Amino acid sequence: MRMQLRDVSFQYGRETALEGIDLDVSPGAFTVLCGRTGSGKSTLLQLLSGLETPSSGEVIFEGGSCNQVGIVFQIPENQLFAATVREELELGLQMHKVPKRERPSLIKQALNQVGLEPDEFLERSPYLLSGGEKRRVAIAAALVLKPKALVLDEPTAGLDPSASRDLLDILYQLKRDGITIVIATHELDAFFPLADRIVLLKEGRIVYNGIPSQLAEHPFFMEEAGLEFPSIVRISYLLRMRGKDMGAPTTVEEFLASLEKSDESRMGTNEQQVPTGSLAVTTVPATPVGVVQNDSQSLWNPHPRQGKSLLHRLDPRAKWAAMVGLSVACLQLTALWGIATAFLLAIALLMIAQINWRRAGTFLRSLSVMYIFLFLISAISFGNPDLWIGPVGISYQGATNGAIGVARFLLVVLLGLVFTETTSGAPLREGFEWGIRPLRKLGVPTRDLSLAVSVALQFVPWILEKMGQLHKALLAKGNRKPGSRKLSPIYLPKLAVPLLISILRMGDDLATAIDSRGYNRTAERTPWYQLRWTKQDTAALAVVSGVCVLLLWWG
Ligand SMILES: Nc1ncnc2c1ncn2[C@@H]1O[C@H](COP(=O)(O)OP(=O)(O)OP(=O)(O)O)[C@@H](O)[C@H]1O
Repeated sequence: MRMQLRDVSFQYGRETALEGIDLDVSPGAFTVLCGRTGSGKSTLLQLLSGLETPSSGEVIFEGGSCNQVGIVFQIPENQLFAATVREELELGLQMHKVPKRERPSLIKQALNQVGLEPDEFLERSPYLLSGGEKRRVAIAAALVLKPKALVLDEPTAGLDPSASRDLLDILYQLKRDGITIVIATHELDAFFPLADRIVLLKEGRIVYNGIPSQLAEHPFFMEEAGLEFPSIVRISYLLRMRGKDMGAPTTVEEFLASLEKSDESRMGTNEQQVPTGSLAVTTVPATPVGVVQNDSQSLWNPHPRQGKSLLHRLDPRAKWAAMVGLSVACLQLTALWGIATAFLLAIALLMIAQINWRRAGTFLRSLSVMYIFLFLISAISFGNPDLWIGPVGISYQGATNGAIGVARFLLVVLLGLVFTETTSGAPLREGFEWGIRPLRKLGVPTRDLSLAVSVALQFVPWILEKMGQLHKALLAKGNRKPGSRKLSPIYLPKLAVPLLISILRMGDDLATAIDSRGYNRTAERTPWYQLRWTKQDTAALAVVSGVCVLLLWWG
């Protein structure tokens, strides 16, 4: 299947992730997308699989549709949903309404393609497999739907060399089976010999798009993209500088052949000096692991308040006070106009904080059960109902109170979102600890409390992100229209188990990290973040206080 991107740009809210991308992925080709972190690789893969649609430009699927593009995400845990490998692979088939009788053979075939013995793996839990095996199950879950193209995000990240090599073999075999493959990776070294085409991205733009041998001849494109040269390229270039013309080999075999050829033809020629240019610099050994560089910024940054919006820059104490004040005011609202004003205010805050609407929407949707519960608890009345719906009595006054309760709850949630999205961990904890410090005299463990609150609040954006990733992974298994985010409600419960596992794992990692740092509840500590109150904070708090008074007075 041929996939084309024509002058494609993509934005997350105001942030441009890709700009002016023209790319032609030929049928059966093995394309490697490479670039530094944040260069836009994952976004490009999501456009190729129809999980996102471009902000401008177009994505064309020739000889198929986005439903025939399988996607394998970066973290295997974010795309495993079922209790057994068999159920995991069956989920996609079920979502595509493949008849039950055809499923077992398709599942076995897909497992064989990734080198997993069906009899051994079918009934095992995907969560209890090794990293390499999980990765293979994720690939098998995409292959079971017989895709024409497969896009994979960092498929070898975190694997040991042997698991990584096995995975490369599987991918190469898939290419030989005629599947179009696009891989996003930082590991150019591993994929260089396999690639038919290499695309280098830098800050959302393509800086190179061509065959590997051309890139080997002009390796400075990699430098331009901020990437390390693959070892083959680096060694052959340095040898060339020393008078051994190696050509531009892209595999070890080509390299050895060039070496032998150059040894024969070089007899009698003088060696040249090694240049002092950038490639020579690559021969300097990297900083040994474990040595901390003398980078004062990374060790000590007393006022890291250069956030992207005004709200990011405010002192956390001002934000805590503002959030508490506004939340109390919102919880007192009863008048329609007061509630409407508070919503306008919350929207303005979301805009100032530059929070992505989609992100805010996902978060609000995740609490739907709470809104319904809150509403029903007020609306249902068995004493003196105005209306009976079957056996359930509804009171009009109760329903109005319920709607007001839901609106107040929504407002508080929005304020919390603005607060956590604009305040990172250390400022948040320092601000809170400062506020509750007087309670220390009463024996309250303020330090533990502030750490607990800061961790709990930071879980909110993290959980949002996880939910977004899981939602996309589940969407990718089903029939999808480009950019559509609609997932049948019957599949939504599938998100619960992987989400819970991720949360437990995160909690466990956090506890280990706290332990390993020798957290001592009684010892005084040196704060990394220094609180500093400025005129801006006073002004912001004055405005918020005014708004709170107005809301309390008239709302
Ligand atoms: N959900 C999102 N909301 C807002 N910005 C995002 C989101 N996802 C990515 N971005 C931004 O878009 C840009 C491109 O991100 P992308 O994940 O595509 O890069 P990448 O090259 O795949 O990075 P990595 O190698 O770290 O996965 C980055 O600046 C990133 O911060």
